[in-house]
Amino acid sequence: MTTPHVTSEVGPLRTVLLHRPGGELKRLTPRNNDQLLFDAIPWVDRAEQEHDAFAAVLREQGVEVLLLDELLSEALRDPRARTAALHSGVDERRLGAEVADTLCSYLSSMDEKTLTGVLVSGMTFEELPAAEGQSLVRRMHQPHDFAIDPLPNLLFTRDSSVWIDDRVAVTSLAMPARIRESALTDLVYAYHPRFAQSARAYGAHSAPVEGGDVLLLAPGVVAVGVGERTTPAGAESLARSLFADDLAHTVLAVPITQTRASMHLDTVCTMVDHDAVLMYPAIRDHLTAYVLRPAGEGIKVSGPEPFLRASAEAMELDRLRVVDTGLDPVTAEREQWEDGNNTLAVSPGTLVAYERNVETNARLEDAGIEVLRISGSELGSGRGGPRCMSSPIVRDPLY
Ligand SMILES: NC(=[NH2+])NCCC[C@H](N)C(=O)O
Repeated sequence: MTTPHVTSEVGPLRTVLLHRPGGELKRLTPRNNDQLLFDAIPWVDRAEQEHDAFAAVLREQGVEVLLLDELLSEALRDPRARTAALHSGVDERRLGAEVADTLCSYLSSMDEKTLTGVLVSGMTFEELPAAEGQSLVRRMHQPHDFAIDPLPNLLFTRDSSVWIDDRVAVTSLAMPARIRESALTDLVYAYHPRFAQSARAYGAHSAPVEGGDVLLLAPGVVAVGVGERTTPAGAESLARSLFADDLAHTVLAVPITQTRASMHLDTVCTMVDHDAVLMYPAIRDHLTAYVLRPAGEGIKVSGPEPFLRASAEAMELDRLRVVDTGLDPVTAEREQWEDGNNTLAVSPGTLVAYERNVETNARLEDAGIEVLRISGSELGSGRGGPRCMSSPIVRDPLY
């Protein structure tokens, strides 16, 4: 077991956090999928198989795969974690005092594994334990309304925590459907014995920052997408805290279009080698970056400058190679939507990608990159690829 440490996007991956999807995906219906940020209703068994295959590819590469629900169950052995879990899961504003009380004592009686299942998959009103007396809340809610919301996007472990150097930042997620994911991830890092020694980055800030927007371009150089999820205030407070902890010397705040297709920076740009990115051609020449550097107690902001130039300069490279997918605009748009750009490097020049993005993968191979293909027909229905579905905990340093 190695100590958590991540200073790049591509250093040999040793330990990664995934979440094997399950019951929470079974909660998705055509009525709630938009709100729960899924574009289709996944075939759950197949999604699980696809996810197992993803984990198997990583293990074959020598990567230790940690599963969030297992860590959470183990963390819940600590009574403080249990209390915090109940606090985050039971919302008295929604349930009223009486149902909230009943639910709390019901959850308190559960073993760790069952409790984890409920925290992740949620609970409907009809699944609540029976109670004496009359409750208006129970009578007026529909049986399938959620008393505890399910967390189908927990699958995308990238977004709720980011290791930067030897510290973990538990992020502040922007969308209501995902806010509670941070609370669960926080329990793991606060109470699981494996992480007892870990220090935090970013602290208890509340301005939204999502891990899909954070790219560790090189040791000390962090790019942060600012768009639908991470806000300017989020990028600024992350930069401030990284500078204060001496975790970065440059932060690039990168404006991205506020659309579903480009919800995070990693939907349009990921690193594939220590000096190379895979980028969506439509934005390649337009992407810009504000350059943030520490200045005394404050921050100096310059730019915006072209993203590629600003990145190369901060990374001390002559230039950043771009894998030019060279696709016609329609194919590029289709493959970008299907997470063609959302690759996970397992070492410099070797990555995991969805097999369906045939053209992008072929171009990567032309550029000398090894592509380990996985199937993602069901996993992709939540709009996330291999990078979104993984949170690296240990990567070997690059140099
Ligand atoms: N890092 C990422 N690109 N994550 C993708 C998250 C997808 C998820 N359904 C959401 O909308 O939040």
